[in-house]
Amino acid sequence: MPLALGVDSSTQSCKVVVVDAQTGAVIRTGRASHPDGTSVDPEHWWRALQHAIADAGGLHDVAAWAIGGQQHGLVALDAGGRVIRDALLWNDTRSAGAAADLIAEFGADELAARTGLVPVASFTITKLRWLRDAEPENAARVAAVALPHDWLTWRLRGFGPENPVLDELVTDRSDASGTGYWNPRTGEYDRDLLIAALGHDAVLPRVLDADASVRDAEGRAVGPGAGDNAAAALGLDAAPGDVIVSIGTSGTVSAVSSTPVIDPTGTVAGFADAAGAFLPLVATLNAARVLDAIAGLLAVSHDELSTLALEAARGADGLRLQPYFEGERTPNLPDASATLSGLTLASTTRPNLARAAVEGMLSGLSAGLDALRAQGVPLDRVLLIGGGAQSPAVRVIAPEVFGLPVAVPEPAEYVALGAARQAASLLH
Ligand SMILES: Nc1ncnc2c1ncn2[C@@H]1O[C@H](COP(=O)(O)OP(=O)(O)O)[C@@H](O)[C@H]1O
Ligand SMILES: O=C(CO)[C@@H](O)[C@H](O)COP(=O)(O)O
Repeated sequence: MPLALGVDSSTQSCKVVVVDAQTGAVIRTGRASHPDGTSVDPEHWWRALQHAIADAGGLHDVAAWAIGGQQHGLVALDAGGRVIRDALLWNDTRSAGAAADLIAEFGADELAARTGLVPVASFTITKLRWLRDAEPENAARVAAVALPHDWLTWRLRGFGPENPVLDELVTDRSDASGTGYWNPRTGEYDRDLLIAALGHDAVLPRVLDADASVRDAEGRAVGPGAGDNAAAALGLDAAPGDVIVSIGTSGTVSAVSSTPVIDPTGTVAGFADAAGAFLPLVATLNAARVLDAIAGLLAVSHDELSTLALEAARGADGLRLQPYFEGERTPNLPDASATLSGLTLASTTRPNLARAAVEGMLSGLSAGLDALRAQGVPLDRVLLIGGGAQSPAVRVIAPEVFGLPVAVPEPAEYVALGAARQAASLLH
C-alpha cells in the first residue's frame, strides 16, 4: 500500500495527512501550531512542518508528498538561501500604500489584464514594492522570491542555507497566480512588473504543471503543491456549480472555472487552480477570528457562542457588527476597524451580539458570492469548510444569509487532503 502525504501550512497551524495513495483513505494525521502575527519568521513554519510530519508518523514509509499553504506571503531569500526578514503574510496591510502606487503607475485595467489581479495589500507584488521603499538595504539583498509553500517544499527537499540552490525553487500555477507578477492567460511570469516592484530582477520558483514532479533528497516524488484555496478545491473535488466558502483566518469564496476571470474592479481575484483551470476567488480578512473575538469578549466557548447566536432572532433585533477587525481586503479598506451599531437597551443582549457576529461575518462572504455571480460564475450550492464551519450557528445561519443551499462536507483537512491527492496522483 503506497502512502502519500499532504500538508496544509495555513495561517494558524500546520496540518498533515498521510493517505493510502490508491484509495485516498486517511491513515495518519498530525498538526502543530504557528505563531500569531502578520509578520512571521518562516523558520517557525519549517519547525511546525517537521513537528506535524513527526506527529503524523514521519516520512519513512511515504512514497510521495506535496505541500499546500497560505497564499501570497513574501519569503525573500538572499544569494546564500537565507531568509532576509520575517515573511509578510497575506493579512499584513502595511503594503496598502504600495498597492495604490502600483495602480497609479500601471492602471487597474492593465494590471488586471496582465496578472488577473488588481493589487491590494495581500498580494506579493505589493510587499516587494513596500520592501523596496521601506527597507532598501533588504530589497537590494533579495536574490530569490518564494511563497510559503514554495519555500517549505524547497526546505523539505533538502535545500536551504546549507544547500542554497535557488534554481531548485518550484511552485505551481495557483500560488504563482497570487503573486501579482504572473499572467494566468500565458502561464508566464511578468518580469517587468517584478522589477518595477522590487527594483531589480530575482530568481522566481519554476512553475510546474499540475502533473509534473520533482524529487526530494531520498528520491521520493514531490508534487508542485498549491495555494491553500486551490488545494481545497482538489480535496473537495468541487464540480461546476459548487462554490467553496472557507471560514478560516481568511474568509474565501471561490469556484473552479474553465476560463480565466478578469475583474478590473479587483473584487474577484483571477487566480489559477491547481489542476490546469482557474479559481476566481473573493477573500476577506475577517472570518473565524471574528467569532474568536466575540466568544472571547463574552467569555464563552465556541459551542456556547453558537448556542447564544441561535437563541437570538434573525437580524439580532437590529444589532449589526461590521467586522473589520483587521482592516478589510474585500472591500479594500485596509485601515478600517470594526463597528457595532443598532444598540438599544432592548437589542443589547448576549444572544444578539453572538448572532450579529455570525451574521456580520457571513455577510462579507455573501458579498463575495454576489461578486462571483456578477462575473458569470454559476453558483448552485455552497460547500462550507474551514474551522468556522464547525459552528452549528454558522451552519444554520449561512443558508439564510447566502440565499443558497449550503452543504457542509464531513469535517476534514481538505487543503492537506488536496495536496495528498496531488502527491498520490504521481504514483499512479
Ligand atoms: N467550533 C468552532 N466554531 C467557530 N470557530 C471555530 C471552531 N473551531 C475552530 N474555530 C476557529 O477556526 C479557526 C481555524 O480554522 P482553520 O480553517 O484551521 O484556519 P486557518 O486555515 O486559517 O489556519 C480558528 O480561528 C478557530 O478558533
Ligand atoms: O489570501 C488568501 C487567499 O487569497 C488566504 O486565503 C490565504 O491563502 C490564507 O488562508 P488561511 O490560512 O486563512 O486558510
